[in-house]
Amino acid sequence: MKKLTIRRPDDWHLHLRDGAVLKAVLPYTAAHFGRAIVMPNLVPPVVTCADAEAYRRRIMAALPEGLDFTPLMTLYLTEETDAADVEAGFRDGLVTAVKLYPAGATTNSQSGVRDIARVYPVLERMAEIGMPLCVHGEVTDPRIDIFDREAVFIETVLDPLRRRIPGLRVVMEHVTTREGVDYVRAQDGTMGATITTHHLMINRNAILAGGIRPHYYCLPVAKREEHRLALRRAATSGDARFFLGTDSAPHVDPLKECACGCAGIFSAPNTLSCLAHVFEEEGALDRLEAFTSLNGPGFYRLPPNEQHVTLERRDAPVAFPAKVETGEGTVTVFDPMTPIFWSVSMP
Ligand SMILES: NC(=O)N[C@@H](CC(=O)O)C(=O)O
Ligand SMILES: [Zn+2]
Ligand SMILES: [Zn+2]
Repeated sequence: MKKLTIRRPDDWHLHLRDGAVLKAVLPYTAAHFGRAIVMPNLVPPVVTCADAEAYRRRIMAALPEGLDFTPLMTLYLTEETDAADVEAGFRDGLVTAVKLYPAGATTNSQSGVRDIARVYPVLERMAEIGMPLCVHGEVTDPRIDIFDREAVFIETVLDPLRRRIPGLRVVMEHVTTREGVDYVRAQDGTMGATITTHHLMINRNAILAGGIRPHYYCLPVAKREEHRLALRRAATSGDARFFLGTDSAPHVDPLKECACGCAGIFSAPNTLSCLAHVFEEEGALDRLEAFTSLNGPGFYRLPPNEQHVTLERRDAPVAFPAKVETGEGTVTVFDPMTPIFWSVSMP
């Protein structure tokens, strides 16, 4: 039996939703993770500091007694975002980052940015104060093939943005391609990238081969195997620019299992166990802690968590719930399609 104790991880990209779903999913993240960057794509989105403060309170109210968890709040960037509000929220510690969604790119992104030039003043202010920008890196042009949208975004939006505001600290969220990994590697320490657990485990066959499986559909959509392997090399490399963002994104089953299903994979309950499995497969268990618990705080200029978690390799596969009941319907948990032997506990 193998046993591994690491600093308690953080999740640098997480959807907690609101109301009954928030209450149902939050305990899974808070059981393992010390902090999480909480995505602002509610309906309506979390745009102002007042919105973020109200959402933070709802998260803390939903947190079960005895669990120690800090939500790191983000603001949803719109073309009307007020730079002074953003700066005030960052300076008093209420908000940690701003999130850029190209309008229409993903779940609840209708109020996102259409013309990036219109948000340059806010981004310039963020560069001045050292506030990170989290980016959903896909173009939305219907002429661009969905599997190419990340690579085209890098070329046509991200790289010009980096050149225009080189001091801006940018996180390319849920990177899914070799091009994305290579781009981040070619940048300096002002650039980071989150990688999800599921993109390390599945390629696009999971969604489409042998039947259409909506619970493997997320955005950016999983790509070819060569890209999954590039992500694995990046995550297990120890390179400080790559860190865990699970992008755990619950949608109730009727919204996934239908003619036009929502994008998002709910992985919070088994994500750490799955990651230990991936790092074991790669012979890189000694680098798991960097990916889950050290590189992210390094980028966000926060201390690593003081607590630790223990991962233990069991002789028999560990059981996870297949579905979580939320009161608004069930949410299906990510199925890694392979037995997972790693259990998680807090010493
Ligand atoms: N990743 C997803 O497929 N979905 C996310 C949005 C996002 O992170 O793009 C969601 O909010 O459901
Ligand atoms: Zn996204
Ligand atoms: Zn997301």
